[in-house]
Amino acid sequence: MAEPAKTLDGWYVLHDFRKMDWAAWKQLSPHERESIISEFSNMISSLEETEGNLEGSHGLFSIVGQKADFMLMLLRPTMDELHEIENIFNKSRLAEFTIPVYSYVSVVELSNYLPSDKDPNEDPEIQARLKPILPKWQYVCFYPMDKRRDGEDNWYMLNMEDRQEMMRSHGMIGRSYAGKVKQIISGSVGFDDWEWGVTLFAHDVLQFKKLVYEMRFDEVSARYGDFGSFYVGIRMEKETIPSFFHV
Ligand code: VOV
Repeated sequence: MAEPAKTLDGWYVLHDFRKMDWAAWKQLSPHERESIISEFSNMISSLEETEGNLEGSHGLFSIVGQKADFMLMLLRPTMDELHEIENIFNKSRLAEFTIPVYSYVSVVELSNYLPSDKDPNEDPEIQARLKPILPKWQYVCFYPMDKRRDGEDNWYMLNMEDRQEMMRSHGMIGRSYAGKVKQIISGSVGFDDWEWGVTLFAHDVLQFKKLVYEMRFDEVSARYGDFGSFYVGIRMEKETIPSFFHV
């Protein structure tokens, strides 16, 4: 048997994608809409408070294209807390005007493919990567992926050294995008339909295409990567919530 990579696991993650039922939303009086938006803004304020205390993080994004209208990305120390917030939102009045279209459950993950002599429990940099406060960058890109298990191309039957070598090359491409793209890799084996969620952040949306395209030629992606649907979105500040929902 090939040796499994050891993983460090951090905060749990929920990506929650919703469409708006704009037709029903338009039926409401401006006063009703205003009060619903204010309930939703208060919910976001409470998430901001948690983030301020470094007890979790979140991001709200409007999604481009027909797959969804907006996405709330939530990170918490336990899956129970994620689920609690999910339920609070589902019972809110805004949720009555949303249609759930996709969700993804995972946990922030770091693996031991690249050598490190640091004690992960003590090292502040590793801790910050396991419990990330989401960057307030303008664009987000999310997609799920697997490592292939198909005949000769089976990632899970490769020995550790070969996998390490490929991950080293992967890391080098990634590092060349420092300052342009930030990644959060979250593991979802046993939690959701794919093996990892990939969440990327950028100031310039085109950098997603450049990075993902470049990685397609790298062996670990070219030979062993299988990908789900891609979602791309634009960051929403609390202040822009009313204009997003304005009809
Ligand atoms: C922004 C750039 C960037 C950077 C710097 C980066 C670096 C690294 C390093 C150093 C490591 C290994 C150690 C660890 O930290 O786990 C990883 C790990 C991983 N990556 Fe990555 N990755 C990036 C970006 C990046 C992208 C764009 C993708 C999607 C691939 C594509 O083709 O679309 C990806 C995937 C992954 C995955 C699925 C894993 C886990 C693999 C496993 O088998 O366990 N990743 N990644």
